[in-house]
This record gives sequence, structure tokens and C-alpha cells, in this order.
Amino acid sequence: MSATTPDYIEELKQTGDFLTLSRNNEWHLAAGEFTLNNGTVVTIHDTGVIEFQPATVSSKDVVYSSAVHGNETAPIEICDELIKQIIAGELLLKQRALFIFGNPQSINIGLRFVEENLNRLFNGHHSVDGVPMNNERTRAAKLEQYVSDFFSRGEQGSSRCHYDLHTAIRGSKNEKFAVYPYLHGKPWKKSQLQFLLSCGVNTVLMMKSPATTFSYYSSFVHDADSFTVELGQVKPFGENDMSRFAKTKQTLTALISQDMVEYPEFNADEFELFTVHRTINRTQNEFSFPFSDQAENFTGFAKGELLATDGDTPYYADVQGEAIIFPNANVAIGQRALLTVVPMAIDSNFI
Ligand SMILES: O=C(O)CCC(=O)N[C@@H](CCC(=O)O)C(=O)O
Ligand SMILES: [Zn+2]
Repeated sequence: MSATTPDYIEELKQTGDFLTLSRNNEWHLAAGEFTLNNGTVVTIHDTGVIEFQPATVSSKDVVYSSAVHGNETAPIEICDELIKQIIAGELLLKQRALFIFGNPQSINIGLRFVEENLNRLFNGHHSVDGVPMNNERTRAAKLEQYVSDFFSRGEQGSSRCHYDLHTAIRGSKNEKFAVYPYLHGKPWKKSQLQFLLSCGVNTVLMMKSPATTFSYYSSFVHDADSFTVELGQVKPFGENDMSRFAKTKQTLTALISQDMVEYPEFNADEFELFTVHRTINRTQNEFSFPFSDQAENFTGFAKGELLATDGDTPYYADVQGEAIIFPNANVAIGQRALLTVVPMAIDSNFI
């Protein structure tokens, strides 16, 4: 970090408005640091990347990211409010916390991404021989570095978690849901399901293979409890019914401001779990779905019904009730256009 104090620090202390500061500095912001009256050290690593180190010893290293897709505004509003409360001294932290607004320029243009989907570039996919770098590729590489650095400076033995907050493009039969990245055979944690339930998220999809997402990166590389969390449907700023996310905000707040959070006893009946049945990638220019843009995530199809057509290849539901998640015919060629899921039970793979 430079020895000089960046110009923006005084105003940030007054307003706490790190979101606007990040939006005004789309791809780069000089690093800076200051200390709150309660002893919390605030470190700005870059645009959209702000760390809070409480004065007391913490037992958790917590990452909250939003705006990995710039038009997914509800999570941005939640994180913006939390950051403002922390800087104002209204919320006293007990745990180290790193907040990330992933793609400030894409927030400004109100789109999912600028040139390339940031959430397809993690876990090293930002730097591929022969593929030119662009702002999103550079940003993915930097975000990995900030997360790495944050976790590496945590207390010995402290637990690591990362909640990457999104909203879905379509409506969803289950309004809020989480994606549990592939754990390479390690058990899923009931305590994490309890945390998600407390956020108002009772639906979880278990991935079966590695991914290029931010949550998979933190899970795989840093052994963090890490999730993509989908909070309702994409809406412009000001159009979100934030009362629908009150439990989420309360739970995210408690995690960083309490020494230890107790959740109610685990009850399998409270959850709807799904396992990914398959991923359908778009490989051809001609790619279509037989259902409308109004068809919601978790809509089930009868065995034998058409799910998608990729060029000349039709895909039919091959199990009764195969349900669609994230259908998007406009993805870049080679990328995931649809996930399908089937229900699963809680078994001995959960601890
Ligand atoms: O609604 C959609 O089509 C996409 C919403 C979204 O951005 N979802 C994430 C999920 C990441 C994961 O699979 O963990 C994404 O597509 O990047
Ligand atoms: Zn998203």
C-alpha cells in the first residue's frame, strides 16, 4: 500500500459510501486504510474490495461478494447497507470481513457483464494461453488474489466462509436458493444448511463437478464454506422489495458481528435439496428452448419432454420431474446454457 493517504479517505469516513466510490472508479482505486473509533481497521484494497479487521481476535474470516453480475442489485444493496453501518460505527464487528463488489463497471451499465461473464473466469480460467486478457479477466485474477491474501492473514485455525450473492435472471418456484460447489467427495455440512436456512434459503443444489465460479474457487482453493446464493429475481436498483431479504441481511449481520451464532436444531424436513442431473452447454449458434422466458427455475418436465435444442441436437428429459435451472440461450458458445436437477435426500454424506 502507498504511504500517502488517498484523497477519497476523508469522504469515505463521512459517508461510508464505498459503493459509489467503487462505481466512480470502475476498474482501479488506489489502496488506502483508516481506523474507526471502535478500533476496526478499514482497508481498501482496490475498487469494490474493502476489508474490516476488528480490534478483537476473530474466529472467522468471512467474504461477502456481490455484483459479480452488475445487474443483480438486491445483494449489492444489502452489502452497501452493511458497509455503511460498519463505517458509521453502528455495527461493531467481531469477525474479519471482506466485502467485494465484483464488477463496478457492469453495475454502471446495468448489465450482467461488460465483455465477458466474470463468473466463468475464476479458478485460473482468467488466464488461458492464446486468449487475450480483458478487464474482466484481469479483475478475476485480482479478486482471486485479494481473497487469497485475506484468508492467508486470518488467525490460525479460524474458519473460512464465502457467500457470493446473486439474483436469478428468471423467476424461481423456490425464490431463494444456493449452489453448493462440488466438494470432491468431502461431506456437505448441515451447519452450513442451517446458516442458509436462517438466511431464508431452504433450497440447495449440490454440484457434481468443478466450475469456473467464484464460490467454487474459494471452496476448492481455500477450503472455505462457500456458496453462490440466489436471492430472488434480477431487478433494477430501487425496485427490489428489500423486506424479502430481511432474514438474509439479519443473518449476514449476525455472522460478522457476533462471537458465535446459534442456529435451531437441524431438521431435514425444512430443506429442499437437489442434485445436478446434467449440464447442457450451448455449442452451436442455433440454440433454443421450447419454453417461454416466463418458465421459472425449478419447473419440472415429464420424462421424454423436449428441454433444449442445440443445433441439430435435441435434449429430452430423461427422468420424470427433471427440473430446469438457469436456462439462458444467450450465453457464449461453449458455456452452460442450462442445468437440470432432481430431488435428493439428506444421507450419510452430510455431517
Ligand atoms: O439466472 C441465471 O441464469 C443466472 C444467475 C447467476 O448468475 N447464477 C450464477 C450461478 C453460479 C453457480 O453455478 O454457482 C452464475 O450463473 O454464474
Ligand atoms: Zn449472478
